[in-house]
Amino acid sequence: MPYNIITTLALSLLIALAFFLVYHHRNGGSQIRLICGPQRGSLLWGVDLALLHNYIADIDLFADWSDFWGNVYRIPTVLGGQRLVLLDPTAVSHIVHTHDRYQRPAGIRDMLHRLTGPGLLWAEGDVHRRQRRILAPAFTNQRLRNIYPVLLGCAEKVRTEWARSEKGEAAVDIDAHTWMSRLTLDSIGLSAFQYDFGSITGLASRIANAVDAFAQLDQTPINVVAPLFLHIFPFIYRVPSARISMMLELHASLRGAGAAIIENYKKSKDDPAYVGSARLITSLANAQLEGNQMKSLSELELISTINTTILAGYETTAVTLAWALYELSNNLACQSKLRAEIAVFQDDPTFEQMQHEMPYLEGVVREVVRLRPAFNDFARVAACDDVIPLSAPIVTKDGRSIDSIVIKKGENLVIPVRALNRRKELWGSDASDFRPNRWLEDCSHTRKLGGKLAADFSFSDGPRNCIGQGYAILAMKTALFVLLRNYIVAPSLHDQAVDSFKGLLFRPRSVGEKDCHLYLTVSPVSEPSALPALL
Ligand code: HEM
Repeated sequence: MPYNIITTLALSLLIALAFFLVYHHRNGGSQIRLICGPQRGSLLWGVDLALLHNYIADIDLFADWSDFWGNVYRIPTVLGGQRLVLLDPTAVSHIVHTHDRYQRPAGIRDMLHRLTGPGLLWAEGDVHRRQRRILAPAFTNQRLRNIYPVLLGCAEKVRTEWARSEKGEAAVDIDAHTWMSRLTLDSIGLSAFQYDFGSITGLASRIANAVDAFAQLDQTPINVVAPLFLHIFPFIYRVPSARISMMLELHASLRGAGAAIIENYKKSKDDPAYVGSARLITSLANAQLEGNQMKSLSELELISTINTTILAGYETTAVTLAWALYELSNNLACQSKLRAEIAVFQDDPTFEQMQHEMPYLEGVVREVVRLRPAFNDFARVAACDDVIPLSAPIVTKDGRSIDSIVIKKGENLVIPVRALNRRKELWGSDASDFRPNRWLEDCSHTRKLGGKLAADFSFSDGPRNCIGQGYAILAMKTALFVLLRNYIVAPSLHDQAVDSFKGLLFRPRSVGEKDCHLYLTVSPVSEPSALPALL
């Protein structure tokens, strides 16, 4: 018996010592521990368990905490760790513009490498700069002009399919998320790679299924809790689990698509009907043949770049478009105003008209991007010691006023994008409302406080911002133009509530459905009387 007591005591001491060492190693000498913030409820979980609910329900703890603690605060995390949360515009700008000093945490990079290979999302330093230089020409205004007819064509195909599914009914329920996913996948396939995934017309897509699987992941304790430990144990996604199987399947589906795209390119490039020269795939294939090392891509990088473009562009744009339809379905006045602007054009607008002559459409898209960012927050880890400047001084726990924060290599930071995009001091008391008109008003107040950063942070900023943002905005405007010109969108005939649900990203979901769908009702513009009384 005494033996058991001694063993138990020794084990307890060892565990306590391990906690102490981990805690000391992770926090010793750090200035972050002097920054005020919410209390550590539990040594094991910090506030991370509470943050999980942030991810499941439509609440924003980062915003609530910032109401209390201000634009800079510290949160306690799992196993005695801590993270600095930054909403201060100068600090956020410093992080994203000196991106070599602040990188994605090792666990996230490892996960990205497993999903896409050594592509742009994963790369850092010189490798990132080289890959970005090669990719950038594919996203210029001239390239967008070239691919605009492809985007129009894809949106028209969706309209045709909706018309087919009406079968004489005045109004039908559609799964808006699935349609926006199909539209986005085919648009990226055709416009970037001149490759038709055929998903609008009903071809099953392995990529779409693999992405959807994340929204159907059983919320078992291991699936829910594992991501919390990613910052400490980067290898956690290598432990066999349902989530890792999904990642492997997503990776396999991306690789399969990449191989088919390359095969298609090799087969068709000499065909006069193949206009691939204006497409991303040709720039990439040329870079692979490039003799100059600074401009060349290896074969593995070529396929990783294709994978990265699909992964980064597909679900982000599809989810944002689904949110746009959801917001418009609940805001008939906005929808009518948008339709009035669209109705000015008897024919399809030219590229210039689409880009410059529909300010309200632009406002609708920008407002959805602001209110429903595809990424709720960005995690970063300091790659070296640094000093982060602040736009306004803060008071530390020991009563000192500081206007910059000393950061040690390895310390963790988080930029809560959703909270940043909804700051009342920037956007006014209606910051959480969907109000596209704000983009047409004088923004000098917003600009003075946060500049472009505050307006567009959903795409991040600096040398690592979203390279596809011009494409994404154009694709979304084109889709909404075509669909809203022809259809009125309203809440589901079955009156289902909608919440925000985390799959790979946050999606709008009709509550009560087993899988993650967003049901909305569409009726042809000539049949408005068929809509529910609400309208
Ligand atoms: C609404 C749609 C989109 C949103 C909200 C979005 C958002 C973002 C954000 C926030 C980043 C930076 C992530 C970070 O620093 O951790 C990013 C990076 C990136 N995005 Fe997008 N994105 C969208 C659409 C697209 C599209 C359509 C493409 C391509 C066709 C694309 C390609 C990329 C790439 C390649 C990167 C990596 C850039 C780099 O690391 O240098 N994105 N995106």
